[in-house]
Amino acid sequence: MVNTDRPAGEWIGHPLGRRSVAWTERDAILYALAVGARADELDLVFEARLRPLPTFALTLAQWAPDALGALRAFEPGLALHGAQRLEVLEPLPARGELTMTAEVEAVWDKGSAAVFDVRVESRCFMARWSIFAPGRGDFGGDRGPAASPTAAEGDELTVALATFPEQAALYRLCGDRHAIHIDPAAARAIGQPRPILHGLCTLATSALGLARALGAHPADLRKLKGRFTAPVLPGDTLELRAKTSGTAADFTVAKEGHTVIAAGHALYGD
Ligand SMILES: C/C=C/C(=O)SCCNC(=O)CCNC(=O)[C@H](O)C(C)(C)COP(=O)(O)OP(=O)(O)OC[C@H]1O[C@@H](n2cnc3c(N)ncnc32)[C@H](O)[C@@H]1OP(=O)(O)O
Repeated sequence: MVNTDRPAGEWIGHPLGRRSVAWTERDAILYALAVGARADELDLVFEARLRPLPTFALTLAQWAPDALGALRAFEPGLALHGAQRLEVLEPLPARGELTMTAEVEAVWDKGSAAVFDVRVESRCFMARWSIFAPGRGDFGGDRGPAASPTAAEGDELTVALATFPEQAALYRLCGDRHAIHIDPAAARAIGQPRPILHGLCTLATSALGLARALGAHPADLRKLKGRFTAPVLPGDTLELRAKTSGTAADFTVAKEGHTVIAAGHALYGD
């Protein structure tokens, strides 16, 4: 049951604590395979050369939005991942341990829903989850900034992105075990025909495909953001359209002509 004694707006500024999470090469390689790395991308899948994908950090930080759900700020079984931002400060080592702190940065009142922004900080990255929580709006709060425009006209790059049927079953082993990604009954409860792909898996698959198309190293990702506008099912074929400038790109991702990621942006450096 949701913590109805506490209106959604009262979670603003709520500290979610500090946590240290450790990982090994095996975790980083499993993650890379789950987001579509190929066996010949040795920097991503071979421990002797390993450069963890920066988006792997988001699995290390998944405890933070989960902690807010565990506090019943919203109903975890109904909430959807609405949007994500990642800023890389330092590369992740192939194995290590990272201490992170997290708080509820903002809560937006969307009427029928609330959007909870959870911010996670560490020496290697800053990340922000926006969790769309149906039934938690109408608390008299601010609606928040309007959605940023999607990629400008004049697409320069189109990339086909293949997802695969077992992808959500594999990705969940990397740290996000919400039932909607594996249990048909849980997926039906949110109106989906079968378990859906994790938004972060779709976003990371997009960042990997985009890096390949730009000729950038995927481990050189510096910034990434995107807004999840419709669910993706494992096995869907997606199309990424980007307007690029050097190693920066504004992008959208679509499934059969319907946008599934809007307002995407990625920047790769070295
Ligand atoms: C634990 C889960 C983990 C996961 O990985 S879940 C899988 C990944 N996520 C998804 O598949 C979600 C896909 N997105 C959707 O299905 C829909 O998209 C939503 C259900 C999230 C929202 O759709 P709708 O209910 O039709 O809302 P609206 O009428 O489009 O917008 C109502 C207000 O909510 C804001 N909003 C809509 N989508 C998002 C979003 N994705 N992130 C943040 N805010 C959002 C809008 O802007 C607007 O507010 P304004 O009127 O003030 O503009």
